[in-house]
Amino acid sequence: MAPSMEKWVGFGSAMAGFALLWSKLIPDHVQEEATNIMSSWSPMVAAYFNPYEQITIAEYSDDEQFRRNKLFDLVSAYLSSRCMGGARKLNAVLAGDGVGTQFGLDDNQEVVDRCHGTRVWWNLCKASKNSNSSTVINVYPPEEGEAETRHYRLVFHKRHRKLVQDSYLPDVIKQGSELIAKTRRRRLFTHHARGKSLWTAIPWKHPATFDTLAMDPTKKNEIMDDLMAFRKGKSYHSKVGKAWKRGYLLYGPPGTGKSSMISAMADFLGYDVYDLDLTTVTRNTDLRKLFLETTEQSIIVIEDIHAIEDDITTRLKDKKAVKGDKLHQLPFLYAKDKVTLSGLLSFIDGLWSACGGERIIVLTTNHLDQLDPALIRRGRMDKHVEMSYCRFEAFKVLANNYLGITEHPLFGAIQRLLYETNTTPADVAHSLMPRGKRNADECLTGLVQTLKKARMESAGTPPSMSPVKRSTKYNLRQKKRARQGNRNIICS
Ligand SMILES: Nc1ncnc2c1ncn2[C@@H]1O[C@H](COP(=O)(O)OP(=O)(O)OP(=O)(O)O)[C@@H](O)[C@H]1O
Ligand SMILES: [Mg+2]
Repeated sequence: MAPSMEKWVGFGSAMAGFALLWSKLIPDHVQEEATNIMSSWSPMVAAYFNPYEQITIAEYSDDEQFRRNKLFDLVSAYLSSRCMGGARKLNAVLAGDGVGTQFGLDDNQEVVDRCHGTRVWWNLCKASKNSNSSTVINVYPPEEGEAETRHYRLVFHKRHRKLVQDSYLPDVIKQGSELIAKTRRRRLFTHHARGKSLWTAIPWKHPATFDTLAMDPTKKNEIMDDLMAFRKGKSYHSKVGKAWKRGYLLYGPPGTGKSSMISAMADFLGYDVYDLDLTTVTRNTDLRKLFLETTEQSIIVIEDIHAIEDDITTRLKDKKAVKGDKLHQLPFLYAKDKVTLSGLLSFIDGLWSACGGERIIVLTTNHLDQLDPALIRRGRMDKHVEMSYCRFEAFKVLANNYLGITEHPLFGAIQRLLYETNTTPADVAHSLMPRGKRNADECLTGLVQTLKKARMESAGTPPSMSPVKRSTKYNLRQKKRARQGNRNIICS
């Protein structure tokens, strides 16, 4: 022990002597030059001797869109299931299923994982937006006012780099995706003008599913098969060179279940829903950003598309009243002279390729006959689904949903009356609600009375008329009312 101590003491005094001579004998400019050279070499020297490498996974992308990095979420899911045992500080949120607890790493915590027998280290780092730390590469916060950003740092021995890249990380991604899919809670996105993120999400809680949706069972099965084929169609779409998207047009009178159908579709596919209200989009670039910010596995909904087209036409007429310097404040629809809904849809078409895949766009309307044929052409709106008045098959679903019955002596009378009237599922559902202490008999008797009344009122409409013709007649009635000045009916 003693000889080695002496050796170090000797080395220390030799270094001190060298430093003294250096400062006395070597001119300042040479000293400065030497310091510069040494500091530029030091990272290289350190890297040469440092046996570890690292990969940084930032929470938000560094492009101008500030998009959330999906890999960050996959890693979070993976770590929450695999490596929480080694962490001393955790955070907890309600799990995606709304029942369990999901744990995650707290800031600046480190855990160890095993990769084919070797060790790797995960660290959740928090850094200031303006930090000069070399580990933070162009990461900016998603929301204004948020000063700090987070990233995962994966550290491993440099001889395992290939293993980490080719085997470990793909495995993390796979397991993370499976976990997210298992615990995923669907979300409803609505857009807003403030902040860098254009969409706000809330948990999606609509109770309508294909089981509760009252419609012709053959039609329902056809839609479910179509959706299933779409979901499995990744390789097919890339083979034929088509963007992986599908357009649905849902049309029919109010209260026939168009919005309920969207909810059923989202439930069936497990997709998020983006509710796009075009009347509040103020600029062309905003619309583009809105589309780019939608995620895969989502349904983008534009409800009451006829009202929007009507709105465009109306506002276009008002455009003449607008003076030059105010033009930029107007909705994007004014930004071009030739504004049509089909133009808008062409614009959206062009964006699909930039958006990646697995998105469904759904348009709904009460007035199919008012829509521009270009808007609803096949290829753009691939599937047209008519949501029609309530017939007996649909009624049976509602009776089961609301009263829990599959047969009743009044079913025969109701079946006849439903074919003789144009009653919407919403009206039937309303009659079947067991308000107060009403039992099934009373609800069905009430429905029979309502249907008889409706039959008397619609005596002018031939009962044999097909649902489509009835719908057209309904549309014509609505148009007439609109011409008389009651625009609210169309724009509702
Ligand atoms: N086909 C249906 N199956 C089950 N319930 C339905 C159906 N249609 C309507 N309903 C009931 O009526 C309510 C209104 O339906 P929904 O909002 O889906 O109609 P809509 O066609 O979207 O109407 P609008 O054109 O006015 O938007 C629903 O909450 C649901 O209770
Ligand atoms: Mg609706």
